[in-house]
Amino acid sequence: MPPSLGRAGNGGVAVKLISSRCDLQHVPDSYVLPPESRPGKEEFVLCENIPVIDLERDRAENVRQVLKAGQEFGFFQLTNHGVSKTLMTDVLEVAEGFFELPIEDKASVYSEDPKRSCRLYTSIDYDKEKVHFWRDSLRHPCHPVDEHVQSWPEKPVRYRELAGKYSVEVRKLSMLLLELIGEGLGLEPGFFERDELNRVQLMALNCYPRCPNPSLTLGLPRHRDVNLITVLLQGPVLGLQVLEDGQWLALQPLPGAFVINIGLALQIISNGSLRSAEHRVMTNRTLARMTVTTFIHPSGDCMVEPAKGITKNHNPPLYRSFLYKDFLSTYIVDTYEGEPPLKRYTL
Ligand SMILES: O=C(O)CCC(=O)C(=O)O
Ligand SMILES: [Fe+2]
Repeated sequence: MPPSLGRAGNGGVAVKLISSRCDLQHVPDSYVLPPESRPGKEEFVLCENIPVIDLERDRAENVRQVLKAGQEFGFFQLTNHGVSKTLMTDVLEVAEGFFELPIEDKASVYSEDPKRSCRLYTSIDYDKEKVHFWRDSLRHPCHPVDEHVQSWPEKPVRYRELAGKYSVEVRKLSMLLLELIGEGLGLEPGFFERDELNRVQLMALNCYPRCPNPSLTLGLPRHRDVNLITVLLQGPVLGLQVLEDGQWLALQPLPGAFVINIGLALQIISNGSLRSAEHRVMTNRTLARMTVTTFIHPSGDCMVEPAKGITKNHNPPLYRSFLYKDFLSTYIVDTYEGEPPLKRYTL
């Protein structure tokens, strides 16, 4: 534990981490959203339309289905994706184990400094935000594993081993999906293999504890992901909702499936052909929810722009070029202010 975190430090972390406050009978005022952004209703309307794609078909069919789902919904579920089911179960279990660790262990990883590469934090920006969100998250880079594994938590004992195996498998899957998308968009082979375009891979364990009144609060507010592509492993508990024609629709947890989500960077590269959809996370009154997300990002110095292969044929670019690190900064500011994050980049 860092010397600065004595007993008082642990106490502070224990008060902030929502996973350490399981005894709450009411939603604290600091988590109650203003009426216009509250979910209001507690029930989930299941989304029947979002496709479930079985990747064990021929390649042409996979290309067609993945592209169509990315264009129409920006979200889809994936089965027979090649990642071992045992590994998926083990990772969710070890994630649960992490949040069940004694507060001293969690406090040693806790940090409010967004520049720290591996950190446990709570909500989004706890000290600056007006209202908090009902989520704790452990986030760290994971590619290449050897470069980052030493910064990951040492507890639970199997954490490093399982997170390492899992990130390698999910990276393979993410790269396959990008390859299928590139093919569907008519980009040159290997377009997404450019190192700077896919260099950063982040993994996050999200814990959304039981909540005494899910109508007042959210696990995560409405947002679009900033990166290229997100692979989400959700346990059996409902919570993720996608905004479709003004209605919040829940993504049904399917055993062994991943939820795949197109990020803004990929919407831009595809010149708006693929869509990054708004989503949010509701809490649950009776069950805690655990998810593991893996995000593929370009490196900060990568120039992001609509792919030339797409814009050349009577399809003028809808967005200007920018450095990915600049986009990351404005995305955070705009999302915080409730401004559309693509506005400044739209031509
Ligand atoms: O945990 C979830 O269900 C979704 C998380 C998410 O949307 C995110 O981390 O961007
Ligand atoms: Fe998201």
